[in-house]
Amino acid sequence: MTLVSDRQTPPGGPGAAPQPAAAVPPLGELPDATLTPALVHDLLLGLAGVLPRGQVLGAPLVRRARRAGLGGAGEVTLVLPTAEAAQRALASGRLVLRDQEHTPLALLEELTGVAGSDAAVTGLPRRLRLRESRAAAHPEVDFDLEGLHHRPVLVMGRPATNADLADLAGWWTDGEPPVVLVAEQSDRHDRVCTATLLRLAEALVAGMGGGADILTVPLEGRDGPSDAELARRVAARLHAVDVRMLLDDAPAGSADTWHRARSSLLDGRGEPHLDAFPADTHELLRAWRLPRSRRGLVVMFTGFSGSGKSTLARDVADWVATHSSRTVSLLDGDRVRQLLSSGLGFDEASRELNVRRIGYVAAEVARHGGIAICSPIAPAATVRAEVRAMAECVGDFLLVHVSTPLEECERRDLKGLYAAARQGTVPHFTGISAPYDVPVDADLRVDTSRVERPQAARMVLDTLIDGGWLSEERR
Ligand SMILES: Nc1ncnc2c1ncn2[C@@H]1O[C@H](COP(=O)(O)OS(=O)(=O)O)[C@@H](OP(=O)(O)O)[C@H]1O
Ligand SMILES: Nc1ncnc2c1ncn2[C@@H]1O[C@H](COP(=O)(O)OP(=O)(O)O)[C@@H](O)[C@H]1O
Repeated sequence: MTLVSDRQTPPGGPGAAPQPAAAVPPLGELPDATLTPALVHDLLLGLAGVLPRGQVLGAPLVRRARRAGLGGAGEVTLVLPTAEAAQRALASGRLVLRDQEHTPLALLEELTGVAGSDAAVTGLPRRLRLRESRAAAHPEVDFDLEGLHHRPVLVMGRPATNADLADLAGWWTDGEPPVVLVAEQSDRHDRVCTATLLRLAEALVAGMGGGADILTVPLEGRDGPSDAELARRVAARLHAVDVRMLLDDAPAGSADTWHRARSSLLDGRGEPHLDAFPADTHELLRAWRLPRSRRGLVVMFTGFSGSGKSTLARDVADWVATHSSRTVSLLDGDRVRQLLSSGLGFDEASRELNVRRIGYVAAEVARHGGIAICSPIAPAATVRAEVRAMAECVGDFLLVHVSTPLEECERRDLKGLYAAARQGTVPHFTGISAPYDVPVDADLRVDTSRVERPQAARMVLDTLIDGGWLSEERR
């Protein structure tokens, strides 16, 4: 990969003449840190001069680092996962900051440790740029405000209503063409995805006669300044001659109109309320959240070993495959453990990874409009919530708690594992020697010690039919 770099703060201070960029050492040989999407946003905004230069990435350290006078003169302070990671970085003097897809974003140089913390380092950031633009896949990597100054700016964090367009009509016509800043959306199910927002921005610009530059800005997914405040800072950085914002909460009237439309789209039953939106955007908005009958769905059965998860999952998947036109993928527990998660054990970290992997694959199925059915024990509420969030970004999620009591599961003891767990020969056994968080967010509970197998499957299918994910015709 060919890289060029530019130093953000000239050596000798902000006023000094810029020095030629030093050669970038082979990045693969340097220690690195992977930033969460929120920290990537912070870093890029900092490098673009939108956030104050002194940046402290990693919330727990912010106050202590500020008190210690860190975070000035263009430094970036970062908390690493372990003290060993910090030691490695300090020994090398450099640290590559990467996004979650491993793309190098910046190099921290002249590293020093942070007093009072054995895991934090501070250094001067040097932005790394991919020579070949990957803008389509990684718009945020190319976030750059060069050449866009002294223009009107429109910030777009939600779809424009007809009223918004009427307000913008006069504003658009004279002088320099505007810069449209599309807010890069974090993974929240009620936020329109960035790809859709970009297409909405293109439609809006085309409707106004074209000519505007469209740029994504990483506003979201961070603590601290609100979207509006960050957008104002970006606009100030651009010396914008005028700023208009279409945000989730502004202007109030149109924002309310959007909230109503969004609720109807998310609900997915009946016609969405799109009358107040330009006709040429209806299709895009409908595609953002398809009606439930065509929308992807992840059904997760959770419960103790032997509670009946796999049996129910199979029964439901068979019925859907034979009685409806929807595609269904059963992520069978044994197959998952043999293939997707082969080699993983039953300690807490392995289970988390196992359930996360299942959730990821299931969400991919849902992204493409399918129904994914999975049945891991999934003992941790936090990880189940992660899977819910992943699924709800692209479709819907239904959690079925197979709430068969532990005593009944142990009585069934299909594989002899409970007996072995009681004897201590199988460690970390859920319900015996490992925890299970009883779901408080279950969409349905089925206790198979009280409900016969056909009725148990029926309860789930009725939920799918009543919820609109399956058509009723063939009940
Ligand atoms: N220590 C321990 N605890 C719980 N379960 C154990 C353990 N060791 C092996 N098994 C067998 O593995 C099955 C559970 O795997 P999962 O992938 O569903 O578990 S988890 O979601 O990762 O917690 C589970 O199968 P099911 O009975 O189908 O649930 C068990 O048979
Ligand atoms: N109403 C019911 N629904 C599902 N399984 C039931 C029911 N009643 C008894 N069982 C039995 O309980 C066992 C559950 O096993 P399984 O589905 O593999 O559970 P899990 O996947 O939760 O470990 C099976 O032997 C199944 O026949």
